[in-house]
Amino acid sequence: MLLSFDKVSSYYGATQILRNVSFDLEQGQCLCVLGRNGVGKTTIMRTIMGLTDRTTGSITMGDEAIANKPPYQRAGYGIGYVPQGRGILADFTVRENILLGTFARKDSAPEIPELCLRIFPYLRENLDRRAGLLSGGQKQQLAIARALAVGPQVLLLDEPTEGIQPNIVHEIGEILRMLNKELGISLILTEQHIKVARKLGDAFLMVDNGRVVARGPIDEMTDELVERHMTI
Ligand SMILES: Nc1ncnc2c1ncn2[C@@H]1O[C@H](COP(=O)(O)OP(=O)(O)OP(=O)(O)O)[C@@H](O)[C@H]1O
Repeated sequence: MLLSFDKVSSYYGATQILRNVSFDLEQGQCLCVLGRNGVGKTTIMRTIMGLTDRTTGSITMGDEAIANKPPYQRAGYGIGYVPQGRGILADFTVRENILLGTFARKDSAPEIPELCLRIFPYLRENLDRRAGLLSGGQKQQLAIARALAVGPQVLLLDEPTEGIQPNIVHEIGEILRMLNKELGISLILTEQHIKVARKLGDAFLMVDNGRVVARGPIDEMTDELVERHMTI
């Protein structure tokens, strides 16, 4: 197993957000985390990275228990994070934003990995451009490139298609599929577009009110489940 949660609870201050969440991510798998707004999907991602105030339960990456590791060490275990809203530094160049990802590497190679530029030709051609000038879709490419610069075994992507033009949603989906199916990088994806989830996902985790309410292979995610836990 690549990444596992065993009875994980997570808190902001005294407020409990995640309640006894357990799941396993297999090597090479794409796991889609689904649910309505505010149920705790982002908190699952932030808990993996150590960005909530307190967690209980166990989180393992490979053979390592990481629940007590500080956030800055977790990327070093092979976890790349594309946060909701992307977290691009607008006043930094494309090159500088990608290089930020390399700082988390255990080998701390201060070079942009070839892969990041190969899959995003626009970034290769605009390395010295100020990141704030990029479009939404280009910023999302940059956020994915920065996460890939970590050299991850697993990529966490929080709503990667949010706020992106419909024609680019497909493009981002194709890139994620390539990273997953061709390069074997495991993915944990939160997604509002159920179509994207069905296309990319191998397995799903349905979250409601901080708990896992359904799980299974993606083809067991019925319309009835989606209706019950995702429509308002
Ligand atoms: N920093 C914080 N401090 C306190 N409460 C928070 C914090 N961040 C989120 N919450 C609360 O935690 C709950 C879960 O939020 P979370 O962002 O994980 O949900 P989500 O499923 O990702 O929703 P969305 O799709 O809207 O991002 C919400 O009730 C939210 O108000």
